[in-house]
Amino acid sequence: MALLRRDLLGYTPLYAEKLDPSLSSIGDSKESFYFGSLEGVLAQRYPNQWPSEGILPSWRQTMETYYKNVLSVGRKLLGLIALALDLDEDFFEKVGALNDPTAVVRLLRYPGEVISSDVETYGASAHSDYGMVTLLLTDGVPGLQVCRDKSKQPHIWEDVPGIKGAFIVNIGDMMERWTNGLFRSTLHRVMPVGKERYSVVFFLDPNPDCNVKCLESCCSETCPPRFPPILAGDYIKERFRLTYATS
Ligand SMILES: O=C(O)CCC(=O)C(=O)O
Ligand SMILES: [Fe+2]
Repeated sequence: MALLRRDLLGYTPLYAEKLDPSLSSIGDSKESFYFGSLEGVLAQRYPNQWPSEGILPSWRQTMETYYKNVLSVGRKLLGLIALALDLDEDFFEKVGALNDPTAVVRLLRYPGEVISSDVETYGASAHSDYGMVTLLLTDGVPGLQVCRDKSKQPHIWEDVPGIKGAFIVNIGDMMERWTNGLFRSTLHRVMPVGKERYSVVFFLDPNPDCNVKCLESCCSETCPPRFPPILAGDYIKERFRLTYATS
C-alpha cells in the first residue's frame, strides 16, 4: 500500500487508485508515471525511477526541464496567493512549506475504452487535491469537470474547457486549511468520454514537516478555525492510505 505520493514514483497501473474511496468501483481508469524532486533530502531519500536512456533518449532531460520550470511557476503563484492574503510574498517559504517541497509531476493516460460494469467507473473519481496548488495541462480532450459548491447536494458538475497554452489551477486542501476555507479546495473529477486522454499534473504540496495552521488573518472569535493544525506529511499520508487502499 502506498503511503506517500513519493512511494509511487515511476509507473502506476490502471485502477491502482480510487480518488473517491466511498465508491465501490474497482478503481479509477487511468495509468500514470510520477516523478518528483530533483535535488534535496527528499530526492535523495526517494530517487526518481527514470526509464533507461536507451528506451527513451532525452526523455529524462525533457522531464527535468519541465519540472524546474513548473516548480518556478508554482513558487511565483504561491507568492501571489500570499500577497492576496495580506501576507509577505515569501510567507510560504518562511513557514517551511517550500523548503524541499513535495512537488510531483504526474503524467496521466486515460484509456479510450470504457469498461462495462454495473458500477460507474471514472477516469478520476471526485476529489480535491491534497496540497497547496495544482497546475494542470491537458491535451484538449474533454472529461474534466468541476463542482463549484461542494457543500451543496446534489453536486452540480460543469465541464472545464481546456485553454491552449494555459494551466488549469486547482486549490488544494492544505490551502483550504491555512485560509479557513477562504480559498476552497476544488472538487473535481474526470469522466470517461470514450476517447484516449492525456494530462500532465503538477502537485505542489508543502514539505511534510510543515505545520499547516489557520492563518490569523483568516479566523476570529466569530469565525473560529474549522480545522485543527496538522503536519502536511500526516495529512497527505492519510489521504494516500485511503485512495490506494485496494492496491
Ligand atoms: O487529468 C486531469 O485532468 C485531472 C487529474 C487529477 O485531477 C488528479 O490526478 O488529481
Ligand atoms: Fe485532482
